[in-house]
Amino acid sequence: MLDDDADELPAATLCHLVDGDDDDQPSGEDGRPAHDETLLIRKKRGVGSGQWVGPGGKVEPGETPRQCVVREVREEVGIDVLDPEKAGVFVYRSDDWDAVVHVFRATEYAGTPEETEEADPAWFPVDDLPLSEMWQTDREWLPVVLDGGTFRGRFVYSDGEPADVDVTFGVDVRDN
Ligand SMILES: COc1nc(N)nc2c1ncn2[C@H]1C[C@H](O)[C@@H](COP(=O)(O)OP(=O)(O)OP(=O)(O)O)O1
Repeated sequence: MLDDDADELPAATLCHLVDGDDDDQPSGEDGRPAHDETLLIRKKRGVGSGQWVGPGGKVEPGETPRQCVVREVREEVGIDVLDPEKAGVFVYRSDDWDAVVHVFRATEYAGTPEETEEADPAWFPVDDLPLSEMWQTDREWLPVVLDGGTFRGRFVYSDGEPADVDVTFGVDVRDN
């Protein structure tokens, strides 16, 4: 499923945080969403800027994807993700950048998401995502990840549009 040279590609991460405190309070009154919402960012710069995406970024030398996703979420929205769990991995190929992207799901965090110079965060109901303002291929796998599933994929983009999409669900993605 992943390309033969996936291990040689630059690595990046995404975090999909799911929260819901089940106390029937409207979203925001206690600083936490009411039921099954996920944190997205309106990205201000970098790959995918202007779109709604999960927080994340490029893995730095000497860093594991899990260490990267914790650092990137802290840098982008000022919270500490406590339980990132690998939920997927995909190869992204485009006209100007190729990468292997490690996707994490998390449910525990400390702090309150805040706007930074990199990102503007907002909570969305998991069944009402802003899909028209997200990467087109997110609609293939994000609902599955938010529901606790796993996937492996290969997404080739040309001129900003998906040109070749291949996804497998229910795979073992445990590693780093
Ligand atoms: C289909 O392809 C993609 N889909 C989604 N949902 N996200 C993607 C895709 N390809 C790349 N990404 C994500 C993965 C990373 O979170 C970012 C790329 O990293 P970024 O440019 O944000 O890197 P930083 O280290 O944060 O930024 P600087 O380079 O500005 O330091 O895109």
